[in-house]
Order: sequence, then structure tokens, then C-alpha cells
Amino acid sequence: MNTEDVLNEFRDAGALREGHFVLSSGLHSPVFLQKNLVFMDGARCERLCKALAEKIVATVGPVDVAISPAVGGIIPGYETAKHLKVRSMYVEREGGGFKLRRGFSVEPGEKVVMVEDIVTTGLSSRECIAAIQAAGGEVIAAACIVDRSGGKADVGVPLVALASLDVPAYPADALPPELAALPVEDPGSRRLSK
Ligand SMILES: O=P(O)(O)OC[C@H]1O[C@H](OP(=O)(O)OP(=O)(O)O)[C@H](O)[C@@H]1O
Ligand SMILES: O=C(O)c1cc(=O)[nH]c(=O)[nH]1
Ligand SMILES: [Mg+2]
Repeated sequence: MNTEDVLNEFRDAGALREGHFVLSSGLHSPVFLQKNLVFMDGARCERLCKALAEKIVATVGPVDVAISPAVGGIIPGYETAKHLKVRSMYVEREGGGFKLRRGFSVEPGEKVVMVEDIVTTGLSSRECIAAIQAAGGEVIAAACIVDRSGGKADVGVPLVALASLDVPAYPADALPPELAALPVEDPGSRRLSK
């Protein structure tokens, strides 16, 4: 499955949104990939995550466990882990940072792949990887359905992306006038509890 195939899945799901969005990183963008509309369709989610699992194994070899950052990473993390035939766990925010909770644990020596839905700056991926390492996990790779940084995001380990796009994103104080003129949506979960 190549980038165009992945984009077609997003288009068909109505998940390729245009407007004015504030992203998890605080950057603003005219484009938002509403991945939940993709993952709500089990067959569509399976096609994407099966392809991601195959690409992970082809790139870094077998892994022992997949761990994702909540909320967006939970469904693709589970589905990708299913095709990798490994355990699926997630980290979630507690007091601002990600933590492995709910009785989840990693055994010493297990190889972990961190599975994200979308990578923009790589901030959430780096935070998730740090939480896995704090729990004793060895993260050998990261993976995502879409890397929208055009390959520029550095998550500190090899990143396996099913699709790679270069989508514009701007700091709040440097918005193009046509973007600033639109009402802003904040669709993610990072600022939900504030
Ligand atoms: O690479 P980054 O700049 O960190 O951006 C990508 C992150 O943003 C979204 O999560 P968000 O925090 O919006 O919440 P969600 O997982 O609930 O959608 C997405 O799920 C990624 O985790
Ligand atoms: O950077 C983000 O927060 C982000 C971008 C995007 O296109 N989709 C998403 O779910 N999050
Ligand atoms: Mg997320």
C-alpha cells in the first residue's frame, strides 16, 4: 500500500478535512486527517494496519509488543499488533505526561514498536517512547499510518510510515491571512482536560 492508496482510504472515509485546525503540537494547519473516521470502519482499519504490520516486519524484523499513545493510537495500535501477532498496550496522559497504566507491563529484553496514528512534529511519539523507556521497554522502532511531516519529524528511533505527506503547519503567530480568517477547531485530546 503506497501513500496514494492510504490517502484514498482517508478520502473515501471523509477524513481528509480542510479548514483551520490547531494541532496537538500547538501548530495551526489548513488540513486535518480525522483518523477516527477511518478507524471506525473495521475493514478499512484492517487494510491499513495489516499493511503497516507487514512494513514494520520488512523494515525492522520481528517485534515482541506494540505500544501506542492514547487516544488516537489505541485502535491502530491494537489492529497492527493483531497482524504482528503480539500484545497491544497503550500509554495515556496522567498529570500531563504519558504513563503505562492499567496493569500493562513490558518484560526485560522485549522489543517494542511504538505505533502512532499520525505524526506531525513527532512530539507525541517522543513522549510515548520516553514513557515506554521509563517502564523498562526497549523501543526498536516507531510506526505510523501517516507521517505528515514530509519525513522531517525525528522521533529518535527509525520511523516506519505507511504514508508520507508534507502538509503545511504554522506557529500561532505566523498564520497566513486566509487561515487566520477561519474559525479554529481543536480536534485532538491533548488540551481536553484544561
Ligand atoms: O506528532 P505530533 O505533533 O505530536 O502530532 C501527532 C499527534 O497528534 C494527535 O494526537 P492528539 O494529542 O491530538 O490526541 P488524540 O490522540 O486523542 O487524537 C495524533 O493522534 C498524534 O498522537
Ligand atoms: O498534529 C496533529 O495533532 C494531528 C494532525 C492530523 O492531521 N490528524 C490528527 O489526528 N492529529
Ligand atoms: Mg494522538
